[in-house]
Amino acid sequence: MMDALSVSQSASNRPDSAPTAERARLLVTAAALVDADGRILVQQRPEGKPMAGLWEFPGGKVEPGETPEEALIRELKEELGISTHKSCLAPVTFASEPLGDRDLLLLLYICRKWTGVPRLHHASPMQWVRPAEMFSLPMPPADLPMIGILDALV
Ligand SMILES: Nc1nc2c([nH]c(=O)n2[C@H]2C[C@H](O)[C@@H](COP(=O)(O)OP(=O)(O)OP(=O)(O)O)O2)c(=O)[nH]1
Repeated sequence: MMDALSVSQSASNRPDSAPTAERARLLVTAAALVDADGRILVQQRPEGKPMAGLWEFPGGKVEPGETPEEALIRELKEELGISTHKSCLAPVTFASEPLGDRDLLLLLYICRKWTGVPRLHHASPMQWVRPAEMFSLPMPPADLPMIGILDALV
């Protein structure tokens, strides 16, 4: 027989129970550019932006109509002036994190082959670091679970 507890549990598990408020998803692609010494490029988020001062992987938002790889190739060109190709982008991991009123889904690729010398178009600092050094760098919360994976892979 159903007691009060079972009734309230089954009500809350009902597929037609009231939906929670819908949150927009923010799809972002980023690259771990790996140099010949196994170091990875990180750049500092500029003043005036959310999370200013934190170190992040180059990349950015996927615009409507773009594939994640197209967006990443575009961002690498715009931000760093380097060119790469889809065949040089190896998907490695992803991260999911609430970001303000949105849910960030961050797709991370490893890229070992590009043409050009990475130079940031805006004046923010960048540096090449070993994955293990990232554990002591201030990085966005979404990036933190990805460091151990890079440490194991690179
Ligand atoms: N590129 C990049 N973005 C990251 C990382 N980690 C992380 O949480 N993000 C977040 C920060 C931003 O909210 C979003 C990236 O969007 P974006 O770079 O296109 O946008 P933004 O906030 O810098 O500025 P804007 O272009 O809207 O002016 O993803 C990361 O490692 N690399």
